[in-house]
Amino acid sequence: MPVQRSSSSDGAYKVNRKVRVALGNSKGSGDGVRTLRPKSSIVDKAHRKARVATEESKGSSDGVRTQRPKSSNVDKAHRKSRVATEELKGSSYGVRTVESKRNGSKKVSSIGNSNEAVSYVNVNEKPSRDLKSKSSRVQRDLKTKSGNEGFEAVIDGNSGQKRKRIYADPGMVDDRMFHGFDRNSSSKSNNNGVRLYLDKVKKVTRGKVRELKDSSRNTLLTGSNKFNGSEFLDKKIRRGNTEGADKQKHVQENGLGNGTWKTSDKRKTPLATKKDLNQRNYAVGSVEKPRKKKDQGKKSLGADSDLTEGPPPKKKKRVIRIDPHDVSNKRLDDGIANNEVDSLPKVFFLQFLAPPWRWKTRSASSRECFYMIIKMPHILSNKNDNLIQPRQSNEIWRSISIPEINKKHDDLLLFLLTGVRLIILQVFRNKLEFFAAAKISSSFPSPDLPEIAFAGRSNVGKSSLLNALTRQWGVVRTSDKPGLTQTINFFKLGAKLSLVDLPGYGFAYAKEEVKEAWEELVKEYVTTRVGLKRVCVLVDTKWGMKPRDLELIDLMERFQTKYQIVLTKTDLVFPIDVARRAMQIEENFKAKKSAVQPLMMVSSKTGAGIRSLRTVLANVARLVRH
Ligand SMILES: Nc1nc2c(ncn2[C@@H]2O[C@H](COP(=O)(O)OP(=O)(O)OP(=O)(O)O)[C@@H](O)[C@H]2O)c(=O)[nH]1
Ligand SMILES: [Mg+2]
Repeated sequence: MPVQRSSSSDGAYKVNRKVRVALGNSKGSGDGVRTLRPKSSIVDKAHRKARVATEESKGSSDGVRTQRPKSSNVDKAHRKSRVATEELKGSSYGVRTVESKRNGSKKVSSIGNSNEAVSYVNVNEKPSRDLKSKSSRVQRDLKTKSGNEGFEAVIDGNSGQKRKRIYADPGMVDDRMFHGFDRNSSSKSNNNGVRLYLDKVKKVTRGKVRELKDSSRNTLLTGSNKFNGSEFLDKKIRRGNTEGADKQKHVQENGLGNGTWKTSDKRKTPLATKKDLNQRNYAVGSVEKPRKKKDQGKKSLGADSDLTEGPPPKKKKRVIRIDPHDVSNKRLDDGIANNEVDSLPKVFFLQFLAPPWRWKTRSASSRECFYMIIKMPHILSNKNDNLIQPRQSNEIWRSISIPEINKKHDDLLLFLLTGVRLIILQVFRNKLEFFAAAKISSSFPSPDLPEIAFAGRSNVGKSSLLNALTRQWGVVRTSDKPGLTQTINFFKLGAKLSLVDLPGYGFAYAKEEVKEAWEELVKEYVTTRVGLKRVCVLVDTKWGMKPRDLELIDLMERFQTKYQIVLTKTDLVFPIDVARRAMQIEENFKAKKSAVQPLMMVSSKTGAGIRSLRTVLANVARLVRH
């Protein structure tokens, strides 16, 4: 009696095929099913493994004895299945294919209950048209399993008649299979192949299963109809040992012969409903080629829009790009973005003006690390601290080995430096206050605070730079008319630092003798002032260094006053020209002892380079000992 496949489903059909193979039924036997190996796929591999597992479980006494193919070569498998089919047309039942190379032929054995007929078929021969067509039909049948329709016309490979195939819900089958099947159970004997199969099927269908409504899933899984995976396994293995009528009976009892699970009406109902078909379509469709957006939109307007709506659209990640140049002049945040907090050490932070019990431990920011790093003796010995930029601090931090940092004395150092760092960062947040102006050296205020002076030609942008650094526009007067600043003006930044705005030299709208007096005053200041820590020599990027600039620099070299060259108004020049100018000046000042590297490039108008300059100057303040 040929076994019907009319109601076979995706999952159920796969299982049927597998079970049929396990039973060793042959087409010609009248009670079995032709076993053809489908195209190589995950499921097919799993089938093979399942067969091997089954064979191992019952020994090689009778029933199925399918040798595992040496490779997953598809052609090989096809040839084998064709040979087996041809040979077994006239045999009773049971298939045993054994690969053996003898003059390019394969040994195919069909086994009955006890008799064994062996014949050799030349596999190099092209298969007959009939066989080819049958094979392709079966393959086509397999291919159509992922179609969206709930049913389709199928030409039966055996009878050649048209039949209607209804696909069962693959999710349902999988759910049944997985429920109660303990994947981690210790009873590994004989289960490996099947477990692998289940795993693989589950992998494929996991997405689909999830999408099924809970209600329908519960219907499938609850009550006495609940499928027990281990039970399935036991039956499958036992079936291998069952013979003849027992086998057939077993198949019929379990509903495997007609491609369905033996279930109660209650369980069949959800499969038959329209809703379930929709569900199934959705589930099957979800693993197929994704529909076009347009189609999805159309579908969502339909009756079953609740089932077709996909996952919520992914939010676009906002990418914040940090400009390499400082354009954050108006930003109060002094720290740079800290994306790698985890890689940074936890540091005890001393919070000023807070009682000790409020002092906290937290991860240091990269900027904080920067200050810790540049203070470490072993770093300072190798590098000029001004060469380390805060943005480099993370890299440097990572290059230092952790034990190195975790040394007790280093911890203490970090602790102390962190406190110092807080003072530094707050320096440029302090209110800029004018406190003294001097036309002659005797009028200079007492050098209580460390000083940073800004020198340069008239109209180069000294006063503007002071405003930009402190973000306090208007405190220092500026003008587009050269010669506005005519006295040495002293400004306090809190009680920590003093910034000094010097009168310009060179061309200015002033009398020659007045200009000479300014120049003399400036020279006196840079050579004699106690507490002067650095002189920023401002140079217009467009015009470059002038003889008077060099004159002042020579003087400072002689008196060993530390100075740093700052290119201003970089926004007015093409970047390439800024770079060229910077290189040119740096080359000339390499050999100078009092010159502090690197050369800074700023624009008070756009804020470019202001932050870097702030850091450098804050560092100057940190080095000061009171
Ligand atoms: N485009 C541009 N203009 C700037 C920049 N810095 C200053 N200026 C302009 O240059 C002119 C002179 O600026 P000041 O800051 O007064 O120059 P100074 O060096 O103090 O000049 P004196 O006090 O006369 O010595 C002003 O008009 C500023 O607006 C800058 O970075 N870019
Ligand atoms: Mg000025």
